[in-house]
Amino acid sequence: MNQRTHIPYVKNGTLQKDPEGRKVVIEIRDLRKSFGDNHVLNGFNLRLYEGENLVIMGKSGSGKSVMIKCLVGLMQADSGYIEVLGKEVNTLDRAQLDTLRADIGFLFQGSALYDSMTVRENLEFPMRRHKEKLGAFADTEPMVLEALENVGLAHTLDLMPEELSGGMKRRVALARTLILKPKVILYDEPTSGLDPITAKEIIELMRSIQKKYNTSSLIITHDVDCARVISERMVLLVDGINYAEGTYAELSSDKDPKVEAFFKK
Ligand SMILES: Nc1ncnc2c1ncn2[C@@H]1O[C@H](COP(=O)(O)OP(=O)(O)OP(=O)(O)O)[C@@H](O)[C@H]1O
Repeated sequence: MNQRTHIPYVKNGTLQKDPEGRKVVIEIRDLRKSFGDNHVLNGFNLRLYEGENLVIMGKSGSGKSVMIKCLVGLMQADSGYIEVLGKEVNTLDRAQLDTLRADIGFLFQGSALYDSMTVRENLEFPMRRHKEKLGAFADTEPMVLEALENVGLAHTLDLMPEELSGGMKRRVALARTLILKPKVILYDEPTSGLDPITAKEIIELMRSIQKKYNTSSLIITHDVDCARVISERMVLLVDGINYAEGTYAELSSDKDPKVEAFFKK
């Protein structure tokens, strides 16, 4: 990954281009969304390239969740162009959106496991919902086990969520995301609420999954350490635009006060 040609550092809403011309898996152009006088997104641009780990940082209330909701068709933007895996999101009907979402893995803060189901049943749940993607399967166990092995938790197959630690629950939730073999994974604060050692384990897992499946990941985080370790590139969402984009090293040495504010401990 580090041998790739470097994508140039840009600022003030300009869109970065990959000199290697990698496939674009997500493209957002000039996204605008207001709630009355609250102008949240004011021409936000983003490109996520295939196999990339892209971190988005923004202060609380800066519009990260609004952007993600527009991206997956849960919220209608006022204007702008959104394309995910070659599909223009705003033109899709419900069934088409559902098919597209089967290729997008979500690991959200609130994506809790179902407490009344075993780990196995939790993982079978999305398989039943997206049968058309996975095709006919007589026995779910091999797929469930493969997903759990990816997160080092095959032995928890028949445990209940209450028998797992917080870090283990997060890993099972990641396995549940992986079971549909998503092309893109959206992570919302993947390390929040975890102690530093467990957070590091989750970050390592995210990296190994990205390598194994060449998934593209969009990672929303406030955790500067997580951003440093995992990001190939970062986008700072400030004033409703992609205010600055670059590597961790570039952004963390920028003297612009709005950029510097992110890296102050
Ligand atoms: N459905 C809604 N109706 C009205 N205002 C909304 C709605 N959803 C979001 N907002 C407003 O949009 C702004 C951005 O919210 P958003 O949840 O995207 O922030 P965020 O960057 O994800 O914050 P955090 O890091 O705290 O999760 C906030 O001012 C919020 O009040």
